[in-house]
This record gives sequence, C-alpha cells and structure tokens, in this order.
Amino acid sequence: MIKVAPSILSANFANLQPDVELVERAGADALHIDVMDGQFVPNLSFGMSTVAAIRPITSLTLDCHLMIVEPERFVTQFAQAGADLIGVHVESTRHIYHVLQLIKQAGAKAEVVVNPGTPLSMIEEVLPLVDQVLIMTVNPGFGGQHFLTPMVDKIRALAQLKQQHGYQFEIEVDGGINDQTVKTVYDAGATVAVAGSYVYGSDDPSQRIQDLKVATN
Ligand SMILES: O=C(CO)[C@H](O)[C@H](O)COP(=O)(O)O
Ligand SMILES: [Co+2]
Repeated sequence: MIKVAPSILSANFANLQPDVELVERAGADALHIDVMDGQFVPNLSFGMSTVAAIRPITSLTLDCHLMIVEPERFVTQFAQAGADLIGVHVESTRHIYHVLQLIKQAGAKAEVVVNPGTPLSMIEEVLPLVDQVLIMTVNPGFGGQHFLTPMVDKIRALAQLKQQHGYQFEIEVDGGINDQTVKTVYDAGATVAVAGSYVYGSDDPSQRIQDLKVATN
C-alpha cells in the first residue's frame, strides 16, 4: 500500500489547522509543504514561519518541498522550524551534494528532487546519501495539473537502480496523483504519493486518502 502525503498547497490558506488535523485523523503518512520563491518556479507560497506554525499542531512528518534557488541558504532554518524531511531540486543549486549534507547535519532527512526534464543521471552520485527521491510528475509551481505519463518510465528506472544497489530510500511522486495515476506509479515502484487537489479539492478528503490507499492495496 502506498504512503500518502497530502499537499497543503490545495488547503485553505486562511485556516490551515482544520485541514492539517483532518488529514492526520484520516491516516495520512506525512504532510507535504510546497515552498516556492517566485524565482525557481513562477509562484509564491509558504516559508519557514508556516512550517514553525504547523509544527506544534501535528505529529505528522513535515515533508518540505523546496522550490527555491540556492536552497543552501535556508535548509538549516527549515530544519530548525521543525521540518522532518527537506527536499531540494538538483536544478536549484550548484552544490547538490553539499546541500544534502547540510540537511543531514541539521538533523532532518534529505531528499533530492528531479524535474520532468531532468534525467536520473543528474542524481546518481547522491543516491547513496538520500533518504528519499522525489520524481516530479508535473512541472513544478502549481497544483491541479495533469500527470505526465512519460515519468512512469523514470520511476521504474529509479526503482531498478534502487534494487541493483540495495539503496533504502523512499521513492516519492508529486503532481497529478489521483485514484487512477496512483496505481500506475505504485506498480512502477513509487512508495510515497503526494496529493494536493485530489485530496483537498474534494468534499471528503478523508475518503480520498483511503481511495489512494485502496487503489494500491
Ligand atoms: O509540488 C507541487 C507543485 O509544484 C505540488 O506538491 C503538487 O502539484 C501537488 O498538487 P496536485 O496533487 O494538485 O498536482
Ligand atoms: Co510538491
């Protein structure tokens, strides 16, 4: 069964607490927080202060997806704010190995993220270092986009690399996940699915979390 990380990018920004508590009660495995700087992606969202505000209201793993240029400037502050896992895009820094080391030094789990147009060869050297790899299944920046089917081959190729080398990292996917696409990514080797609009765009987010789990059971 796949793990589910609801993305609060599609939650109620004016009142996040009930939306966080709802998905925790519904059996979510993590809370996905999309951090955007208006530079790496053409959108703005949350920062460290949002993470710090959410930290005391949930015991869910806080999975922070940083879509910001030069994330080395901020990863320590995100860890101090309460992030359990910090994801950084390989395209966002000249020093991906160093940023991942910084995240671990700060006491958080380290994740490397790849955009749809970035080949896996760009992250091969850091795979021994990471706790999670995030394969983007949409172009980053916005919720509610369509799943990019060609990414299924990339998930499968990463799962093969993981098996060949005996790596233990989780394989997360992000973008366009629903009860149909979740089955495809799970069969290809994904172990964690981010879901924003599918969960929070529904009248019954709890049911949607269960639907994602049942589809992969
Ligand atoms: O990183 C993201 C966008 O850059 C979001 O996590 C992602 O798009 C989730 O939204 P949805 O499930 O609606 O596609
Ligand atoms: Co995300």
